[in-house]
Amino acid sequence: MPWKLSTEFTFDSAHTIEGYDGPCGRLHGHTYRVRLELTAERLRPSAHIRRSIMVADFRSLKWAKKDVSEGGLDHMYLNDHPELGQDTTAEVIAAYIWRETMRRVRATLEEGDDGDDLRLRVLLWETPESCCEYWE
Ligand SMILES: Nc1nc2c(c(=O)[nH]1)N=C([C@H](O)[C@H](O)COP(=O)(O)OP(=O)(O)OP(=O)(O)O)CN2
Ligand SMILES: [Zn+2]
Repeated sequence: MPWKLSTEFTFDSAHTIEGYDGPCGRLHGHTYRVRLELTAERLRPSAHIRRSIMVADFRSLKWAKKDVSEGGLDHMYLNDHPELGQDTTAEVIAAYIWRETMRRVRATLEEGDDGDDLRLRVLLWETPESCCEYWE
């Protein structure tokens, strides 16, 4: 892979792991840290520049750090999220961030570009010591 983008950001959210027999079964919050790694074989335009000079626009990758009222995950009660439901583990959240990021990146591709060379890896820290990694 000739190019690899990496970007990191945080968001603050609350959750409950419904049915968990322990403290995580109670309402509590985390400062989640996200690292996105996106590789590509070729460069592309973005919503803000028509020349093919980017793997993807960093700005479009950081959607999850936005407030929940703007489509992100910041200051959200994660159990209210329709795609997460009551199983708000780091594993489930990381897979959701992968799906939604790929959906957003694919939505920016030009006609005839199927994005077959794009590979995304998501790392999600729930605490500074505990991280979940997801990729396909
Ligand atoms: N595989 C997973 N295990 C756990 C998850 C998870 O998402 N995936 N989540 C939790 C809880 O959300 C919990 O908040 C995190 O617990 P813990 O690692 O114990 O975090 P602390 O920093 O509070 O750890 P202490 O050592 O108790 O201070 C649990 N497991
Ligand atoms: Zn938790």
